[in-house]
Amino acid sequence: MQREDIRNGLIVSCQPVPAGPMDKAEFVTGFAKAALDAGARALRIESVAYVGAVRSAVAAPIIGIVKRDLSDSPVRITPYVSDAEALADAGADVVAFDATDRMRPAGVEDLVRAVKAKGKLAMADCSSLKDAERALAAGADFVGTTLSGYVGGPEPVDPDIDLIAAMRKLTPYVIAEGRIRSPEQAAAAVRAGAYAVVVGSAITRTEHVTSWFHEALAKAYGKAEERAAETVLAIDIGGTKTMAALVKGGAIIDEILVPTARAAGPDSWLAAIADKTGHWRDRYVRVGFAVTGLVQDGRWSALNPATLGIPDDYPLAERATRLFGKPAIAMNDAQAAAWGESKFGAGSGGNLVFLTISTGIGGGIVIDGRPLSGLAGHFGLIRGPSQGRSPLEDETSGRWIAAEALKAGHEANAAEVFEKARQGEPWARAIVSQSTLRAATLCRDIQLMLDPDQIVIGGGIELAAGYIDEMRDHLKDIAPRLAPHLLAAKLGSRAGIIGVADLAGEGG
Ligand SMILES: CC(=O)N[C@H](C=O)[C@@H](O)[C@H](O)[C@H](O)COP(=O)(O)O
Repeated sequence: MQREDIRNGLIVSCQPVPAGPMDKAEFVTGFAKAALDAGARALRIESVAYVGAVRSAVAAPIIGIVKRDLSDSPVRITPYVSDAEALADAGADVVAFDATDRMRPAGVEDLVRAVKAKGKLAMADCSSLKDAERALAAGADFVGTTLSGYVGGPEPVDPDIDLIAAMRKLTPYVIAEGRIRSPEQAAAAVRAGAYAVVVGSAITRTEHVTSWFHEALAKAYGKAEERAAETVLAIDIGGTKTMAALVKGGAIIDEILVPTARAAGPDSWLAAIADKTGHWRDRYVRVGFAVTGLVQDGRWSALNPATLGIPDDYPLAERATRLFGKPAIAMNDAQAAAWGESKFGAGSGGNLVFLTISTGIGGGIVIDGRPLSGLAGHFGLIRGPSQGRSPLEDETSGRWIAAEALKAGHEANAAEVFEKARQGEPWARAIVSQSTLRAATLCRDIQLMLDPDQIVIGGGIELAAGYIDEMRDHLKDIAPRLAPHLLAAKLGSRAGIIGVADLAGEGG
């Protein structure tokens, strides 16, 4: 064969776990054929006997090796010249051997010479760039990263992509090999300059692959069980009231409501909650805060000081951890609610946007099974191009509805305006219709920005009969493929509490 025969190819190493149930010629040949059927270009086979067996079954290029555990040398892969010759005779097209700088029975030059004398190509299994330099000087046709991570020290988990890139500066004939366990890692090896890529364990060592999955499952099930059994103290600090609840497995088992002493500030809010929940102290293991405003890395700031005056960058998670004596996390309430609805409420899988229309407007975004944090979802703050006012916070929310009613000469809160609209009062219908139109327009825009699978509407307003229906009505002329899929929230005012309790359990 020519070197070009394996260019840009996948080489599957068919080396069963020694003495395992798959360590038989028929299985090695079966793996080899299956790999070639699925697009592999070449094979890497261990032992003279298996090279012979596979050679008689397939025509594809074979890289042959012999593995030996020697008492006087750490070199395992094709240590002897006689091994190299026997592999060539059995039908290997390439003979690979250990090319590390360690105590060895045969020199790299001798091995290269023997392989070439048989008219075959020589592959040097290297552990470092220095190994590759020496092997190339000795006439090796290919250098492989095979032994990187196997000449002492703990065995790494990831492939040595840097070594591939470094070797590529010496020669184009770099074979990437060792711990390539996913198609993504194989592609990374290609990007680093690999001439061909060897994958072994991830395809042909059933025991290894099974144990990777088994361990991951055991860990995930263990964690899920642990979390479902844990009780979390979840606290939602809002502009007017604070709710504290004990939450277990997505369900509230106890709750209390206290007014938020707005003027007193966060230290005193926390102290009040700690005081009111003191009798629960032994019942929870973690604490989660869902709060109005902006939370970044556990630090809390006001986005709309009219809702609640929070000092800039207040270290909420840290203070709470100290005060409650349990690990605490903090998140924006609507972002936490988005997670709650996604996992335990209206969500039906896929990406979800949660929009809460209440006194103000907030939101949260769940993408790829994770809630976004920071500024993401603060829809209430969106501005139109030429407006100083927000079309949402200022002209859609409950606060705006009540203000509009007053302008029209009616002193009424949002709930009363809805009731009047339901009774057919034209002034009330006009206000509600404007609010639903703006909310519907926001959902249409969100659809174009994020293309979520569903937009869940929550907050006080959604409780008003017909609000979501009216939003849908405003959207009815949109082509179906552009239209947002609107759903009513299911967890009500507890979505944030349930969401943050679940996230608090993820902490470790
Ligand atoms: C270090 C050593 O002895 N490597 C051996 C070389 O042939 C094999 O045990 C590996 O399976 C082969 O290199 C492929 O690597 P992976 O199985 O990680 O895809």
